[in-house]
Amino acid sequence: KNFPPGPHPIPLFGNLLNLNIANPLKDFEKLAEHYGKVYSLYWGSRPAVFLNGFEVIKEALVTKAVDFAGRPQDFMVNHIAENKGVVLADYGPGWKEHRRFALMTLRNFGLGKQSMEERILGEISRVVACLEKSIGGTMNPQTLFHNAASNVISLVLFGTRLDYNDEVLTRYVQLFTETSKLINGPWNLIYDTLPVLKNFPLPFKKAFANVEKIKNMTLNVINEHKRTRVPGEPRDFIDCYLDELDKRGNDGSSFDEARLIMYIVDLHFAGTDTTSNTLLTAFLYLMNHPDVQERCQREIDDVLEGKDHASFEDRHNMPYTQAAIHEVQRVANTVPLSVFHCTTKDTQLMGYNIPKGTLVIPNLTSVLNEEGQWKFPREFNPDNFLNDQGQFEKPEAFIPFSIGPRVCLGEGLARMELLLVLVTLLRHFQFVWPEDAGEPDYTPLFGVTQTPKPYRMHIRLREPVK
Ligand code: HEM
Repeated sequence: KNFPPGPHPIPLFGNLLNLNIANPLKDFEKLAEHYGKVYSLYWGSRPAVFLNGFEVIKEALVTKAVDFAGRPQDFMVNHIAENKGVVLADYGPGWKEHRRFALMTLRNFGLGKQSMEERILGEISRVVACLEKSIGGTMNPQTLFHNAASNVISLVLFGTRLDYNDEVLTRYVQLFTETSKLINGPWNLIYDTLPVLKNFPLPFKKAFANVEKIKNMTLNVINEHKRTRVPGEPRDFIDCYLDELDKRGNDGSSFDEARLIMYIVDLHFAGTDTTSNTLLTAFLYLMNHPDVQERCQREIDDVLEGKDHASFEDRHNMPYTQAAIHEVQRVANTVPLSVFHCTTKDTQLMGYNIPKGTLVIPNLTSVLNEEGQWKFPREFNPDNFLNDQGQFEKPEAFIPFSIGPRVCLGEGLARMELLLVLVTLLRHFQFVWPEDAGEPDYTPLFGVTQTPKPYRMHIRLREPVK
């Protein structure tokens, strides 16, 4: 009763046949124009409530935070994650304890012997060395950015990075990319819509097999840590968790070794795919907006004059570059529908009743290009983040990491990575859209995380690395 309105579903398929499954974002926008900012849509046999626009999403995820902080539990991705990680774990003590632990440990490693910034800069120097080999030519940066992002989060989780030609790194990145495609593709929807098919040997089985492989690789690393660790002297995230297990013993908490594997897989995956796809979007836009690229480069040259490398603090003196990076994140819209939420109790939103256990989809896309929130909602323009005095200013509607208690827990790390990578690469190289590449296609490949269509970039040297 008084459930948000929406199109009429048909049995079994719900409203899925009304949508362009390859990229339903435009359909979602039209439905909001027709039914209003809170509407319902049947995702197979499940009613889902879509939240559109900043005001609605804030009301749900911030004002009524706990009511909307759950995660649905019977989708393909949940069967893969077995409720053991953190990203898809339902609201409750297990999620809370693991979220808190991850935030605290990420923060402490930022302050440890080698700071997070040093780790990221170390990785960037390898990226620079790799790009130098392509000076004068063109290259597709996809694998390089995935490798680099995987290494940054690996340094935190495992205490080590891998060479770009290392088989294990290649395997991780290949399994992540392939699994992400499977999760984003139609087989995922078929699995969720027709659960009777789940035991058939259909392509979605590959996603399960891949995650098993990633889990086994992660288990090897954990076992190696158990052999070589010195209790009380953690080298990385895994050691911190093992110390925590020693401390807690059998205290009935949610910490256990079986959970550690999926927890690490979750953080590794979440930290790799998102950051690298945002970087890919950045270069696609910067190559095709050379005025923006050059203005960033002039600012970066001024601020870094005489310095060996950039630091995260430098962002305060780089309003235009900061604005350009935020604008990249706004148009990249890397996680367009956030991660799906679920109500934890019967609740109300904008006058509608939403029962406990309802699937809730915060449409972040609807905020990142919402009329009235941005000076130029439909174009790539760093002025969206600059005030009249040319100072950097972040509108409230900038929510690519979502908001509320489930807000991305890697936001700090991601922001530091994006800034340091972009500033360093723009300082040393000029990126040019190849003459024979035709018109750029900005429409991303839709998915839980969106990625630009593959492209090549032409690289010229600006300033040799000292
Ligand atoms: C540009 C990069 C990134 C973007 C755009 C992004 C975006 C997001 C979004 C939209 C969510 C869903 C929040 C919600 O459910 O309301 C999320 C969750 C999450 N992200 Fe990120 N993320 C990025 C990078 C990272 C990194 C580097 C890590 C690694 C530590 C990470 C770890 C997580 C985790 C663990 C969650 C689940 C939080 C929870 O359920 O409590 N993310 N992220």
